[in-house]
Amino acid sequence: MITVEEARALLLDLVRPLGAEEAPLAEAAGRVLAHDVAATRDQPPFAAASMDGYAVKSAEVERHAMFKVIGEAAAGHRFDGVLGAGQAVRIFTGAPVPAGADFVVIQEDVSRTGDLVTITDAPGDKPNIRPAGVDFRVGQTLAAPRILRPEDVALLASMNIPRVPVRRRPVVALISTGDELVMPGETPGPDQIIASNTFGLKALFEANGAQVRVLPIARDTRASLTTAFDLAQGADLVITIGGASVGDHDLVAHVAGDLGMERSFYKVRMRPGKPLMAGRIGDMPMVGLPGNPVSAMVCGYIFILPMLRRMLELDPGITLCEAVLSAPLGPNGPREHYMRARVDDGQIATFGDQDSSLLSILAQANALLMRPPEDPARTAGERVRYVPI
Ligand SMILES: Nc1nc2c(c(=O)[nH]1)N[C@H]1C(S)=C(S)[C@@H](COP(=O)(O)OP(=O)(O)OC[C@H]3O[C@@H](n4cnc5c(N)ncnc54)[C@H](O)[C@@H]3O)O[C@H]1N2
Ligand code: MOO
Repeated sequence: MITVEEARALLLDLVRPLGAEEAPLAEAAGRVLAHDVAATRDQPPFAAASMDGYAVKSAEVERHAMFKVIGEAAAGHRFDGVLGAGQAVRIFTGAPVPAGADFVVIQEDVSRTGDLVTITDAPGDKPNIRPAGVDFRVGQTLAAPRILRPEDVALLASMNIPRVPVRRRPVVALISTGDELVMPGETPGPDQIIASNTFGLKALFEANGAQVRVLPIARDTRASLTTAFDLAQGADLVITIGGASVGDHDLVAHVAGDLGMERSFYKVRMRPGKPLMAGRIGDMPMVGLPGNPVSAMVCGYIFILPMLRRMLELDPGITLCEAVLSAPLGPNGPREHYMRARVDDGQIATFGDQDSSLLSILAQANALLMRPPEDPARTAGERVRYVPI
C-alpha cells in the first residue's frame, strides 16, 4: 500500500491547470484572480474633503479668523471658481476641494452668520483633505494569484474593473453509490439511510473554488453505475463515493475497469480512507472515495482539495499547524491516522470514538490530528501537528 504523500503526488499528476476566463465583478468573490489587474484610474481622482465644513487657505486658519462663504462643493458637484484671500467654500465629505483651498475647517469648529463664518475652536493641524491618488494610482496592481475576498472585490470595483480575469472553476461530478441511499427530504425505506457525503463534499469543494454537479445516486448494479459515469462526461474530475471496498456489491472498480480506467493506485496506508482509488477514464481523472462518511470527508480535505488547487494553479500543499496535546495518546498503528480533534487556545484534544461513520463527532471537530505511521505514544504537553478543518 502506498503512503499518503505518494497518493497525493499521484493524484496531482492526474490533473492540470484549467486556464483563465472572465467573470463579471459581481460574481468574482471566491474566484481565483488569474493575473495581475491594474487600476484604470486614480482614487480619489481629485483632492477630496474628508469632513463636512469649510474649505479655506491653511495660511489663514487661526482661531477667530473670519471668512466670506462664496459657494458650495458637494460630493459629485465641484465648486468651479477659485478661492481668494479671506474666502471660504461650504464643503461636504467626498467633494473635490476647490482650487485655491488646502484646508477644511470642520463645521463643529466654526459659527456661521449669513455669508460669514468665524473659526471659534482650535482647528488643529489636520487639513481634512484626502490627496488625489492617496488610495491608489492608475496602473497600481492587485497581484495574482489570490482567492478574491469581499475586500478585493471592493478594490476591483473602485479600480473600475467590471470584468475580472479568473481561473476557470474545476467542474466536479459527484456520484454517490449504493442501494441503501436516498436523497435528503425523501422517505427512506426500512433499510435505507440518507446520502450525506454528497452534500458535505459538495459544500467542501464549492467552498474551495469548484463547481459541483451532483449526479443521481447510482444503484449497486453495473448498468446504473455505467449510466452515472456517462452523465459525468465533460467534468474535470469525476468522484464516486462508496462501493470502493472489497464487498460483493462494491462495483466501482469493476465498472471503471470496464470503461477503460487506467488505474493510478488503489488503497492508501491511512486511516480513515484506506480504500481510496484513482485513475483516468479517457481524459477524465477519476477518484473513488470510500463510502464511510468521515472517510469521504477526510479524503476530501487531504486529497481532493490539493487537486482542486492544482487545477486553480494555487499551491497544492497541505498546511499542517501545531498544537499542544491536552491528554496522552496511545501508539499509532501502521497507517497515517487523521484523528478528529478540537483545538482551543493552542491545546488539542482528540475525540474518544474515532469510528469513521460518526458525522456527529466530525461536526464538532475543527482539526484532524495527524499521526504518522507507527508514531509512539504521546504524553500531554507534547506538540503535535494537525490539519485545520
Ligand atoms: N472486509 C473488509 N471490509 C471493509 C474494508 C476492508 O478493508 N475489508 N474496509 C472498510 C473501510 S476502511 C471502509 S472506509 C469501507 C469503505 O467501503 P466502500 O467504499 O465500499 O463504501 P460502502 O460499503 O459503499 O459504504 C460504507 C458505509 O458508508 C455508507 N455510505 C456510502 N455512501 C454514502 C453516502 N453518500 N452518504 C452517506 N453514507 C454513505 C454506507 O451506507 C456504508 O454504511 O469499507 C470497510 N469494509
Ligand atoms: O478508511 Mo475506512 O475509511 O478506515 O473507515
